[in-house]
Amino acid sequence: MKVSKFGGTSVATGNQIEKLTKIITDDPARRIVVVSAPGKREDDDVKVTDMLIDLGEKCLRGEATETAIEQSVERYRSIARELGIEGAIAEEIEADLQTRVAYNPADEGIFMDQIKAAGEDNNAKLIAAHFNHQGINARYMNPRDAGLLVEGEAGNAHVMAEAYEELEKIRDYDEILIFPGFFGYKPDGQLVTFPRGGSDITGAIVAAGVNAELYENFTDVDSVCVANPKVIDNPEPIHHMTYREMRELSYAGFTVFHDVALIPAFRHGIPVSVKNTNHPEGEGTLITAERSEKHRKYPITGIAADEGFSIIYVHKYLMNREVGFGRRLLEMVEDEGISYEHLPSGIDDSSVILRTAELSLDSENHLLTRIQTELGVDDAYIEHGFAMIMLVGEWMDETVGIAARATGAIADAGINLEMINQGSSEVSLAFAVKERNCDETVKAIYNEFYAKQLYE
Ligand SMILES: Nc1ncnc2c1ncn2[C@@H]1O[C@H](COP(=O)(O)OP(=O)(O)O)[C@@H](O)[C@H]1O
Ligand SMILES: N[C@@H](CC(=O)OP(=O)(O)O)C(=O)O
Repeated sequence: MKVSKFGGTSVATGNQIEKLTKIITDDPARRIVVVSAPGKREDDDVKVTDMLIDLGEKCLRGEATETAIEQSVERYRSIARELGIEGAIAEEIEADLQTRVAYNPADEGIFMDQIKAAGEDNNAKLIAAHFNHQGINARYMNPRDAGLLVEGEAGNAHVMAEAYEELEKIRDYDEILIFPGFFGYKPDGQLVTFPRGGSDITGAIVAAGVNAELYENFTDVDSVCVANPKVIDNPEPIHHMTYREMRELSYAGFTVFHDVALIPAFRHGIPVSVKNTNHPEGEGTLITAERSEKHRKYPITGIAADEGFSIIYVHKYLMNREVGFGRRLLEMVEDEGISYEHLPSGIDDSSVILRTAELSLDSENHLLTRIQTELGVDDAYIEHGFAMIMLVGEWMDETVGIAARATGAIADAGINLEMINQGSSEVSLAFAVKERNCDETVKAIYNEFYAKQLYE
């Protein structure tokens, strides 16, 4: 049995859903289809999830919602029209949105999750209706009925261990199941969504629960590439990689697959395949636990980049001799409810690298004041506007000179390096540069390792 997840671009139009239908019916092992909400049809289009967030925010501000509801319903109506199933489906979706808008929980996050989940939920119903219209034995599967149990706060659901046992039962359906991605239910029946991009997570959880032979992730690129195709023209494809490589790369900026989605796949040993809905016969990318000698061509597997980082610089003479300094510094970061990304340090200096979105003006001021007064430092300040570039590869630790080649390439491009951090696992090497230099740094490193010279 295979679980096949289709991302937003793969379900954005009737034409895309017809491609999905053919992919599913071409292989009888494809029994469970996890779907996202309709995504972008072209670059400047708006995803249904973003329309729904706008709708939810309007409700919370007490503004009129008719236009926003109609805008979302119209997206589904045009898809249904293309599929020749216009009938009642648009009215049902409109009624569903009206019910969600009228929901009035005490918590705004819970309200927003109800609204956001409508994107995937209604799309799954629409696609199930299309399958039935085509004479395919299929049904919509509600995550509550399937037992997709989660915990955690609004917008940040975590799967519960019990969910896997519950989900095993959905193996037994005769019909192909159309399962909405992006949300689950707490044991008390409360709906909670995963973080943005979380339909990948649903797919991986369902694949693990039913012990699928393969979790297929259909998207709009032929494979995961060495670097973001929006930055590098025609980057090399990666045909095979390990869970560890993919997790590091997706966490560091490869948006093609959600980093959290790797965890259920890895723990349950489910191979993951990334494929293109528009070109399903292509080789794609296979992700498994073992590194593959056959695919060993370059010393690094991928180069990811992400913007939006801040650095807290702390300087104190004889810091290295002060027992507990690092712990106390990190405790202050923890007290603000912030998780940090990197912690490079020298004898008299420490830097804490974190995502700027984790900071508020208040927490930033509070943190700096505490560092200055309670740690008695000589200097402490925060700078914003950094990008992190991450080189990842299982073979890196066996290859001499990776850091030297990468820093050389960055220097030759005239880019100032703000920080280097060799991951303790030795499968990753991180660099911080100013955001304005992000793309140029990726290009310089890509050219050094991919355009210039093969590994062997
Ligand atoms: N290294 C990479 N390889 C392939 N695609 C990447 C990479 N980094 C970023 N992307 C982007 O990820 C996009 C696919 O992810 P996403 O938009 O979340 O798809 P979906 O809507 O199918 O879930 C691609 O269109 C591409 O722009
Ligand atoms: N629709 C949700 C969840 C998701 O995974 O979407 P996509 O498959 O389009 O990345 C979002 O936009 O966040």
